[in-house]
Amino acid sequence: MSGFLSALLSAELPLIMEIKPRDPDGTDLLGGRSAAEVVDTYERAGAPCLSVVTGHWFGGSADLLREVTRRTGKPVLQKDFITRREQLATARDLGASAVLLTAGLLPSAVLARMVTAALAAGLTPFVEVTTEREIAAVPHAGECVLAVNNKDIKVRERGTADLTRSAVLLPALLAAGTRCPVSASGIRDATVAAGLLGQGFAGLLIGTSLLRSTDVTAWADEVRRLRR
Ligand SMILES: O=P(O)(O)OC[C@@H](O)[C@@H](O)c1c[nH]c2ccccc12
Repeated sequence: MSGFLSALLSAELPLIMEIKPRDPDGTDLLGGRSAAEVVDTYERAGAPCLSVVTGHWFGGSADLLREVTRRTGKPVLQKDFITRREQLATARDLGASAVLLTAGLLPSAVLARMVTAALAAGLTPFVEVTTEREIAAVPHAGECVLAVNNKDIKVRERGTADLTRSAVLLPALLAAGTRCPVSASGIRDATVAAGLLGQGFAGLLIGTSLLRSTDVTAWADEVRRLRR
C-alpha cells in the first residue's frame, strides 16, 4: 500500500490539511505566514497527510510544494491540473506522494492512462469525482483515493459546496473498490467534518476553514470530541 494511503487509513484523525495561498476569489489565506509555519501548525494538530495547491490561480507554485515537502515527513498531495505524464515525474521530484487527477476534466482513456502511470511512478492517484459516471471510469480504484469534490472545479471552485453530493456518492465510491473514500472542499467546521466521518468517509480534505482558523488544534480536537 502506498505511503499516502497507509498514513490516511491508520490515522486517528484522517484529515488531509491543505495549504493554498489564496481562495478562488483571490482572498489571501496565509495572512503573512510562511508555508513552513502552516506545516508546523498542521503537524501539531495531528495531520497524517498534507495537500499543497500548486495551481497558479490559488497562488500556488512548484516552489511552495518543494518548501512543504522539505519541511515535513508526512506524505504530501499535489493539487494541480495534472494531465500529462511529465507532470508526474515533476511531482515526484518535488517530493509529492500523491497527485490530483480530476476525472471531470480528463477523457476516460486519458484518466486511465494517468492513473496507471501515476501508480507506476510510485504516486498515489487522488482522483476527484463529482458523478457516478466519473467514478465508474476510474481504473485500479483499490489503489486510489477516490474523493468527492463538493465544489465544482469547472467553475474554479467558486460557489457554495454541496455536501449532499458526498453523501449521495459514498456507496458508489465503496462499490468501485477504493479503500479510501474521501470528501473534499467546503467542509466548513468540525461538526460537518465529524458528520462526514460518521457517514463512513475514510478521510477528509480541508483547506479554507483550517487556513482561516486561529486555532487548528482546537478545530481538530473538536472533531475528535464529536466522534467519541
Ligand atoms: O478550501 P476547501 O473548500 O476546504 O477545499 C479544499 C480543496 O478541496 C480545494 O482546494 C480543491 C478541490 N479541487 C481542487 C483542484 C485544484 C486546486 C484546489 C482544489
